[in-house]
Amino acid sequence: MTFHLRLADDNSVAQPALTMPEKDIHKYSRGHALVVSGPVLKTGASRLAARAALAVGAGLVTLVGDRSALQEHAAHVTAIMLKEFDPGHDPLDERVKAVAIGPGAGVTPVTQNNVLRLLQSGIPIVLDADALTVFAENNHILFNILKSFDVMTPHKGEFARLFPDLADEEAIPAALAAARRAGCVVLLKGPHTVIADPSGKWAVNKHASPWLATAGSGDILTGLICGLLAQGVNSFDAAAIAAWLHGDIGVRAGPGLTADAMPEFIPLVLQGCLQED
Ligand SMILES: NC(=O)C1=CN([C@@H]2O[C@H](COP(=O)(O)OP(=O)(O)OC[C@H]3O[C@@H](n4cnc5c(N)ncnc54)[C@H](O)[C@@H]3O)[C@@H](O)[C@H]2O)[C@@H](O)CC1
Ligand SMILES: Nc1ncnc2c1ncn2[C@@H]1O[C@H](COP(=O)(O)OP(=O)(O)O)[C@@H](O)[C@H]1O
Repeated sequence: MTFHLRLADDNSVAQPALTMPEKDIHKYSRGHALVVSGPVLKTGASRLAARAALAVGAGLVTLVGDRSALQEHAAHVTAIMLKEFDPGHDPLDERVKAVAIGPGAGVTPVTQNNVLRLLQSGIPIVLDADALTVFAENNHILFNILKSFDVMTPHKGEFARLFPDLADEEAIPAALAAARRAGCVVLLKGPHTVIADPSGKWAVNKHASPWLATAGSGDILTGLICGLLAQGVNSFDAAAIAAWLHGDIGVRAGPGLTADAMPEFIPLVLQGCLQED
């Protein structure tokens, strides 16, 4: 199964093309995605991300966290795997192809340490929410360690914390300057979502709906990006394709959409992208 990013002449993201999986595909060849859980009573956001990563096609998804957080997840998830993540127990192995961290993580030293440790792995990491906010006072530490294949997904508030001098710029130049400075792919969320990379490449996703403005919606986007990265899609394309797929959920679902319901729309969204042989 491959995803192809399609851009219109004005760099807006068009409906991506999806091909059928090869006949001999197996779950490990579809990629293993890992999502770092928040602590107990803050596990919902990471669970949303994990559900989206699995639905978009990662072969396996594991939520990693401490024991009490995993017990909470165990009451909710079935296909998603659970694994303890503690300082003496590295959750990464050669089969993990992408990691997401930040949703519900907490603005704490634990989150900061986890981010720095994961960024040393050489595996593409999606950083969202608290994984960004936690570096508001020392953004240089983050920028020094990010790689060009990592992806950050700030909303406007998170963007202003990391790039205060760019916060009042137009979204496209702001995202481009941020990507250059941070050295990674930056996806700046909003009614129009801008994707930029350190080389100056950019795209804008306008295929969306205000019904997406609901708690946990960004966590779903994080999971979509992570799930695409796990399948081997390059980071810029994964961010841009995920923005379109996420937008399509909003367009299809309309009123009453909640983040809990979003993963259930993903099969329909993918079906719409599928190219018949
Ligand atoms: N179901 C869940 O468990 C959910 C957990 N969430 C988690 O809650 C924590 C806090 O995230 P939040 O995003 O709510 O808050 P933030 O900690 O990012 O701060 C929100 C503040 O930023 C300002 N802001 C400026 N522009 C904004 C924009 N475009 N969108 C949102 N806020 C903007 C707001 O006015 C507000 O004062 C994160 O860990 C997040 O992952 C949320 O994702 C919501 C759902
Ligand atoms: N008015 C809007 N029109 C289109 N998309 C929107 C609108 N408001 C929010 N979104 C999308 O919804 C998502 C919200 O993400 P975020 O702010 O991180 O929410 P949360 O932290 O609750 O998960 C982003 O992908 C954003 O682009």
